[in-house]
Amino acid sequence: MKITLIAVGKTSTDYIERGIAEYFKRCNRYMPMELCVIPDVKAAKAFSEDSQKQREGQAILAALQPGDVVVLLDERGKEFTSREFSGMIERRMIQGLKRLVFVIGGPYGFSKEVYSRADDKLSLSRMTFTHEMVRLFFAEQLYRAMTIMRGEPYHHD
Ligand SMILES: C[S@@+](CC[C@H](N)C(=O)[O-])C[C@H]1O[C@@H](n2cnc3c(N)ncnc32)[C@H](O)[C@@H]1O
Repeated sequence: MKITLIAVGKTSTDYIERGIAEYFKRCNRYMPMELCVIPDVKAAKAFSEDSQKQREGQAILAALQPGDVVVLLDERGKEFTSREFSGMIERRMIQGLKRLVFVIGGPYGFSKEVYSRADDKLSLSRMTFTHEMVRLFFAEQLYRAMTIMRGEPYHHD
């Protein structure tokens, strides 16, 4: 199984960029990983929030393949412990899924078409983080999930 993370907009903060690269490198030792960045909407100020979400949504949907299981990162989604999250990934692997896709939205979240395509919604907290922060937190949680699956001494509870 491959894990793909789709994220809207570039990361402009150096320490976040380096953090994501580090955790993706670590995760790649366990499972093939892919980061797919959807470019920001050009001249975004010229568009309404809804129109921006629509444009970003079209690009997200175009990056998906038939058969992908799609999980949106969303503060209104389900909350998991790190062990539960690890179990969720492991179950998908055992099912023989080809691609498990997580998606981080843009500044205004997701269009309704993206919500309709999604199989699940995952919350890291009920608080709202920047899309950049979410990438880093989530990359660390993926690494943690993989070490839990392997019984390695990274996670303690
Ligand atoms: C600045 S937030 C957008 C918030 C927007 N109000 C909304 O309704 O989604 C940008 C993206 O970061 C992700 N995000 C922010 N906080 C999150 C959280 N607590 N859990 C999961 N994802 C989160 C979501 O993918 C969101 O679309």
